Amino acid sequence: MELLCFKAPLLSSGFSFGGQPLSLRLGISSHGLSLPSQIRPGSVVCKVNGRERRKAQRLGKSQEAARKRDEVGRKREEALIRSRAQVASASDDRKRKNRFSETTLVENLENLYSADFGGVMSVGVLQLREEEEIPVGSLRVKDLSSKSKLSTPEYQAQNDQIPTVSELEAGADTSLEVVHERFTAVMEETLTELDGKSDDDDMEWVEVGVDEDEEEGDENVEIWEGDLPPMTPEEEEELLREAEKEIAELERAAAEGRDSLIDQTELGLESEDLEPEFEEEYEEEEEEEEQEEVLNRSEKEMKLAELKRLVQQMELEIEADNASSGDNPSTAVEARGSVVKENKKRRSKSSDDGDWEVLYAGPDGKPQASARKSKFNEQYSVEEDEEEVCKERGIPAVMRCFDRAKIYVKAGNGGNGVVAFRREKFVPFGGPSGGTGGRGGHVYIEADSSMNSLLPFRNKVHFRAGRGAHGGGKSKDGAAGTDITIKVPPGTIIRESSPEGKVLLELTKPGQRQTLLPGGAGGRGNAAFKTGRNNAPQLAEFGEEGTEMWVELELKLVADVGIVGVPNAGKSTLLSAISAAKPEIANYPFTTLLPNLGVVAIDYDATMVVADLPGLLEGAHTGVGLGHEFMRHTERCRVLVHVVDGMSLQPEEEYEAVRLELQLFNPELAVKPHVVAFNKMDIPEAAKRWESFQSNLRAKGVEAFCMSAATREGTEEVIRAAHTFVREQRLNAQDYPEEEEKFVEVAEMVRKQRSSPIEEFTIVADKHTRSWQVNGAGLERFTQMTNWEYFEAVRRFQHVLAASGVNRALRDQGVKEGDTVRVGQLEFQWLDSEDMANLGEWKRGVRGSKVWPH
Ligand SMILES: Nc1nc2c(ncn2[C@@H]2O[C@H](COP(=O)(O)OP(=O)(O)OP(=O)(O)O)[C@@H](O)[C@H]2O)c(=O)[nH]1
Ligand SMILES: [Mg+2]
Repeated sequence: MELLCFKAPLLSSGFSFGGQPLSLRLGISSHGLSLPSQIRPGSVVCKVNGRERRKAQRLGKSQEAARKRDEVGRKREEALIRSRAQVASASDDRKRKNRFSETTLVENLENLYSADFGGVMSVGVLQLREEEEIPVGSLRVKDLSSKSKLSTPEYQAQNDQIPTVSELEAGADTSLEVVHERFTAVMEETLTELDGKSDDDDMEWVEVGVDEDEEEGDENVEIWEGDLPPMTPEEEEELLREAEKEIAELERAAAEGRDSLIDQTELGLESEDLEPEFEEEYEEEEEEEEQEEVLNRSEKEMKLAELKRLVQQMELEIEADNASSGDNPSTAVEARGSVVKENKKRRSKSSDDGDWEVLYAGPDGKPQASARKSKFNEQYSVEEDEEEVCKERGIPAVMRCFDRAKIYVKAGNGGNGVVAFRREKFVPFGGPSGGTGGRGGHVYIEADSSMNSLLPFRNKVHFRAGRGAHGGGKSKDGAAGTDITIKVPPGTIIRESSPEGKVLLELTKPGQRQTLLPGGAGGRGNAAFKTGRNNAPQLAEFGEEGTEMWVELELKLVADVGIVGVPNAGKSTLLSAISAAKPEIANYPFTTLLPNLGVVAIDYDATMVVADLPGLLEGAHTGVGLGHEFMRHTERCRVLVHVVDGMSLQPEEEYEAVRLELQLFNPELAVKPHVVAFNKMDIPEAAKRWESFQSNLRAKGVEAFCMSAATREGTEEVIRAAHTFVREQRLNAQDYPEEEEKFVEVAEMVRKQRSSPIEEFTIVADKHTRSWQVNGAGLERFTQMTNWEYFEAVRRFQHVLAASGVNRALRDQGVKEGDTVRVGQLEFQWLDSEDMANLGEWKRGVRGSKVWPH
């Protein structure tokens, strides 16, 4: 049997930073390598002063407050620095925070080091060496507090004492016990050397990379009780949101050129006094604290000075920009107003440095692009191209965002299974009793009739279902994670956020509810692995990771009738006359920016939904007025009511222009049945034009109606005519049942993927780098769920690779000793050795922890 040896697999998990310790799993040790029993391989370890730590713990609240304050300062600083450095976008930054790669590891750990949580003396990382010959015993400790030590010859020499595989193979003592002994000695020596304080009774090593919310269970269950647990996804999200708010606030403040952005108290310049009740208790330690404070303060003062300098610079820039423009910054909305009110020509002006672009009316008096661009905006805006285009056309933000949104969804991770054994008086050999983890929360999506826009998604973008609880001892299974339901207005289409933009779901009926993403399955505990041959299994699985994805939402209103027409024609007035809806009505164009819906009751049982849309102008397809993007909402309407403004000088031309715009937007719209309603008949001037309008349209074969939306005269006829069409259309629709739903059910897809067999895999070889990628949904899932902490799990993994034919396939394709093999996110090294036996058995050591055999 072949042996795949681990080559420093970087299993990243929820890397969070913010004054909080991190949860980091750098990987697992090579087979057989064990560590000092209280520290797990791949953990981030901190050497802390025990007394300090305990004090910090007791200080509780005040320390937390101080941390938060520090965080605010840090976030501000980050926001500024990020802006200055023109980091591509906020989302990039988020990514950087959430994930980490090998390259950012050291940076992140430095952050960890600089974070102040109760007297950290030094931070060490147990890291697997990355050289090719990695295998056994090549752990090293990195002291980030004094990097220089890493380069000292003594340190190097110490490191080199750790044997490598080549050495082992070259005939050195290959007994793993010896290796382990040597390694432990080196480790201890290094640690002692690094800290020089390990003899101090107060010093203790703690692991800060820990599994969250482990439940306390059986004595034998290996459970980490972390003092400083990592942040939960919710907390992390909260933090991110706060950070985003901060950034927005900063930007706004900067845009307004507000005086000073720096609130000294917020930056934590005031020293945090101990709470009175603790004062006496810590009198003796006050001196130490003072020293620390002096250090902190000088550091913070430097930060503050830097921040002030940056802000001043920004303010100067803004002033310079304002001066060079000589104009108030025009917003998109203002520009729109100006277009409509008077197509007044304004100077087109650009500043000396070309950063300004103030364009208004074009030569023909038609509005052109109107956008304000400045150095400042360019730096801070994270807008996408498309949005930029809309902006240039002068479409208000509320219109851009009401029918489109992009959100992030993540199903909950499954809880981990645990290893536990029943221990009861008079029950010897109680057997395995490790429970299974709970499933992760599902993500549902539901059409909520009380919503009519996607605007809420401007405030909340991330949706994460809760993770399942871990299993417990005594065969207790973990609770399922909390499900979440995302509410969207009826008529929402959910698309994959990709260039193809596959439609995943479509919610048309109110109350319709679909599973968007199913939660990850819980990992099995050791009770589930009990077999006749192995009745005391010591392995458990990790919970399955919940799927995550970005999806785009698009709202297409579901209405039977759409009211179209030029601005100010009386569309909203008509809707208010025929239904209980109360749209805004005013005597200026573009009163309506968002479609309004109203329900019209014709008879007891005959109702229809009518949508009043924003006004449409000639040239809308080129972006005139509000453009014609909103016409998308008419695509689902069965019938259109075209309101013609009776007060227009040339109603026929106006009618034709709107028809043309409809046709240009979508030819299908032009062939939809439509009712023409000549409005404002109560005004004599309009009434005079009616006759000629009617005859002109008759000549074209269109029968027009006349009405006065204000007095409601004639509106009923119009609505009845529209209803007749709607009824016909509904009947027709029944004759031809709607096309089969073509959309892809994500949930089904995910479930299918999850149940795909392990034997289905493909191998991609890169002969240059001698690496092999094994792809296969089943295999990747299995790899992800394997808990490498347990030796039996590792062995099971090996068996599965052999049984599923992966090993054979790799060998057939010519894999060689030392090649890199990747399965999912894990990286292994291929060893031809068939020596599984010498890995021995895990034995129970002191205090129930597992150590390598002695
Ligand atoms: N006299 C009279 N005035 C009307 C009639 N219908 C609408 N108006 C007036 O025309 C103006 C515009 O009406 P709205 O209903 O806001 O027009 P709209 O088509 O919705 O306009 P936008 O939403 O801007 O596209 C308002 O001042 C109304 O009072 C009518 O039948 N007679
Ligand atoms: Mg209106």
